[in-house]
Amino acid sequence: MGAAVIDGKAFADTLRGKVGAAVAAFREQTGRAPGLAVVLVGEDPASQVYVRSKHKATVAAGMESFEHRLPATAAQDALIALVERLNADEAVDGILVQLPLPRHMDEKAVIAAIDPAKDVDGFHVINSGKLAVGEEALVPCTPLGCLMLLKDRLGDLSGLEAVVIGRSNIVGKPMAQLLLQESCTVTIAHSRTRDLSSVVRRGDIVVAAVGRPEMVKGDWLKPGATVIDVGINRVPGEEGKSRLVGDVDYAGAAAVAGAITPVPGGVGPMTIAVLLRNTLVAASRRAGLGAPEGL
Ligand SMILES: Nc1nc(=O)c2c([nH]1)NC[C@@H]1CN(c3ccc(C(=O)N[C@@H](CCC(=O)O)C(=O)O)cc3)C=[N+]21
Ligand SMILES: [Mg+2]
Repeated sequence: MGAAVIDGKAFADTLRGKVGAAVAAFREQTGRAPGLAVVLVGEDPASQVYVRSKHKATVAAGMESFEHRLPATAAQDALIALVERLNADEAVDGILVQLPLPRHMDEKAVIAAIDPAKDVDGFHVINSGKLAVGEEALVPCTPLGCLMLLKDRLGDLSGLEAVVIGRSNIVGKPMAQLLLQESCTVTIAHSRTRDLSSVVRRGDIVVAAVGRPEMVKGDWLKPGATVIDVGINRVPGEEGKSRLVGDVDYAGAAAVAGAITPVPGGVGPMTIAVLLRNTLVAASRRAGLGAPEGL
């Protein structure tokens, strides 16, 4: 086990502290708290846990948290009407509609209804377009959190080979855009990639976001590579309990990599910390204060 462990939990705690201080300054300047609205449709137990931890983190950072719940049977029009009310609500700076949505809803149509200035997930096409052309955007939380960990670990990323495994709009594609902006040579690999292990072995940086438990093996890696594991897979553990594993075979990878994020305690906590950061950024821009410094 030669690899350094990248402590995402500790980094996220520090970031949350910085956001909290910036929130206090925002409140001084504007006389109000930044507000985050989270919308949960249905009763998926995992989603309920995430929404609860987002609520707690939002309040702990000194922001206002507005929770809205709709039944799984709600009509898409009712959800879009709620989003439009939140768009018009001056107390709401950020809107997050928890995904996945029930099957009868069109996620694209719902995301398109969110005011891009309040789109703290960075999922609206206006924000993905701005990211792609290098304009100031709200950037998806998970890939931005991964980039923060990489820059903290490696400093300047310029010229490094980065392999992103996974091409989702939520992680893989925005991750590739961010790494390209840092002047990495970026490869996006996915389920149809031929000879995936040889592609992965090019990576000085490997970001795994495939959603397949422990798929990336240690002997796929270039020795010394920095490995960011975005996967959060619940698999059967001992005594009928479940345990969380990433998309990377941790023990195998840790023997070869230079540094690696654990699961849990790696990327997951960063996602929530960056959500708070994005909410503060959205609030500052909406209040005409410009971007907060050092975040
Ligand atoms: N519109 C939307 N935005 C999201 O950002 C979004 C979403 N929908 N749907 C679900 C996924 C998942 N997600 C996580 C956030 C934090 C952890 C996290 O904090 N994980 C901890 C603990 C996990 C545990 O113990 O269950 C860890 O990895 O250490 C994980 C996953 C945000 N998501
Ligand atoms: Mg994929």
